[in-house]
Amino acid sequence: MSESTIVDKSTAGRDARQYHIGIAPGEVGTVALMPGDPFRVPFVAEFLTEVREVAHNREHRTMTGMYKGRLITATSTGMGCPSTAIAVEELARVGVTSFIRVGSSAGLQPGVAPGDLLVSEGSLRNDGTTAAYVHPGYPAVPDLAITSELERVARELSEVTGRSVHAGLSASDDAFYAEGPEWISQLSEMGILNVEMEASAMYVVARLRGLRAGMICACSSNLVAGESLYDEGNARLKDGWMASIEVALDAAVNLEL
Ligand SMILES: O=P(O)(O)O[C@H]1O[C@H](CO)[C@@H](O)[C@H]1O
Ligand SMILES: O=c1cc[nH]c(=O)[nH]1
Repeated sequence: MSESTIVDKSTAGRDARQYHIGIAPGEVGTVALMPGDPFRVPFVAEFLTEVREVAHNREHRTMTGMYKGRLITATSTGMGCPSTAIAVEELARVGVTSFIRVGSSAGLQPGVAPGDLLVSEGSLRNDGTTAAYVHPGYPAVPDLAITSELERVARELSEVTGRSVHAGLSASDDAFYAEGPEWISQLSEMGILNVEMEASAMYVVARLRGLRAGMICACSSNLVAGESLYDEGNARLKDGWMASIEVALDAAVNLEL
């Protein structure tokens, strides 16, 4: 095989409509809010004006609209690091430079209650995707300015709403149903605040590509206290998601992302 026939994915298709997210350069803004679930992209749109659905291919649904004078994009990552890395790589190729994950995540410390807001200051890389990108010791850290602003805005809002806010380290797992009691208690003993499945890929890919990322989640359950909102349907969780989206939007506008 001649070397010249081997595709270089780092450059191939860079300026075209992107294969997975279905977006072409110029169709989105510079900041993307990223829920996991495509059905939560319209929750972001509830805060926006001039809403447009740009694309919906596989798990990646994208809408744009205006918030306080700024063009905002919302794209779903799907579940897990593989599809998150793809979404970040492809959104970067069409012009996005900042990414804020607005997801749900399980609490791992006492006193973290379902519905609380969780701001991530870094994530433990228990995933296979980032291992394919970079040395295992490379840290998965969000952009510090985005992180501080998410926490500041969340705490400001909590003075009005009473919703509790926690900031700390998160963990990103690959396998939801392999999160056994032993692993959960190990994470908790390490002082990890919460666990989810996408942040490590978002942070690592963003750092490697010179982009910025952050995460604010709504707590969906507490795995050490045995509390969960899963059985109650999505009503109370939706309140938390909406609060996290509002914080992310204001942080994006304040930082002019
Ligand atoms: O609610 P989202 O943002 O999808 O996040 C969490 O929910 C899914 C697991 O139920 C994983 O994607 C996890 O990270
Ligand atoms: O990884 C995750 C994310 C949310 N909830 C869990 O129990 N685990």
